[in-house]
Amino acid sequence: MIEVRGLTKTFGATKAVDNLTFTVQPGMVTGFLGPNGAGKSTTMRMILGLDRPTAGTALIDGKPYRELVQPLRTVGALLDAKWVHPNRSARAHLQWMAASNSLPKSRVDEVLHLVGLTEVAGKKAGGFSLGMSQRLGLAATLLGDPKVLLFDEPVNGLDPEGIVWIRKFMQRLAAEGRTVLVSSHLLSEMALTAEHLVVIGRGRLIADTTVSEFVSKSSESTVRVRSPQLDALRSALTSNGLTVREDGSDGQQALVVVDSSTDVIGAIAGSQGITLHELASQRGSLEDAFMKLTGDDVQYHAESVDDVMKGAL
Ligand SMILES: Nc1ncnc2c1ncn2[C@@H]1O[C@H](COP(=O)(O)OP(=O)(O)OP(=O)(O)O)[C@@H](O)[C@H]1O
Repeated sequence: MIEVRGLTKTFGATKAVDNLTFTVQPGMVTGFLGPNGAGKSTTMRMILGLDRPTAGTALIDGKPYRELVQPLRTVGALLDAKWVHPNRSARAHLQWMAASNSLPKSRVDEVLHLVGLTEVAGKKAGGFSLGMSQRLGLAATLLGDPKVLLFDEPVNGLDPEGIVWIRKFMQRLAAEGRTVLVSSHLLSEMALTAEHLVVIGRGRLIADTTVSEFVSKSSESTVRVRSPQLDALRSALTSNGLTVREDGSDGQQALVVVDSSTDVIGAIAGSQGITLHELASQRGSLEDAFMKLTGDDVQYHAESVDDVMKGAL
């Protein structure tokens, strides 16, 4: 279990992490979600004792990282996969890690097998693809068979096959009863990977909830409706107190009704004898929902991109 209480980190004038409190439970994948610069990496670094908190605490199984007797047997972390010695083989890299942490040498071949790298174990890690490097990084985190695992953006830059592999692997680790915290800036990816979500923006906690609750609460539910009697339909809906928007996004004139249901709209149209050609409920995309929720907390807004572009022209 990971317990974060009132965790705060300032770098000069920047409050990277602002009074964060949350708990990560074992037995499920917890997604640590936030836009770029939200403070995910800084939080993870503090949990791992790599950065000192300005205030607050981060405990792993009840202790701060620095008080763990055998850290690699308690917690494994994958922060940056490309830090291996390029001329060392995958096996030699892991053997060096095992030896320097008093872990049995026999564990090296076990973890290589777990991540599917047995066949390339003798090859130089410097020539590995990003996907293979990520697997080697995973193997290293598993050397001490830790109960707690932290992964910082583990699927960044991977091809779809690599993403699915990592996702399933993390789910398997959680199913074994481990505590798994994985950071990402993509809600769509987390929706497929995690069961629970801790969402942050500008260092502050935005949500601590199940994935399904976050998705259903945050995404707008609307109904799209088309009719050859659009004007009559619009006035029937608005006179029943519904909020209606025009929608011609796919070249067909339609109405979008906010916070209603197909049942209600169908009944209103029916009572007025209005013909419908389409009546469909729709949900906003996950990323739309996420952007809406973290909108005020996104550090780099579109405007700043425009400014950069102006500067470049
Ligand atoms: N060592 C540092 N010195 C100064 N500022 C820092 C340092 N580390 C992080 N920051 C700042 O703290 C804020 C949070 O950064 P952090 O890397 O934790 O965010 P993140 O959510 O992990 O984002 P990303 O996905 O882009 O890495 C940012 O404003 C960043 O510029």
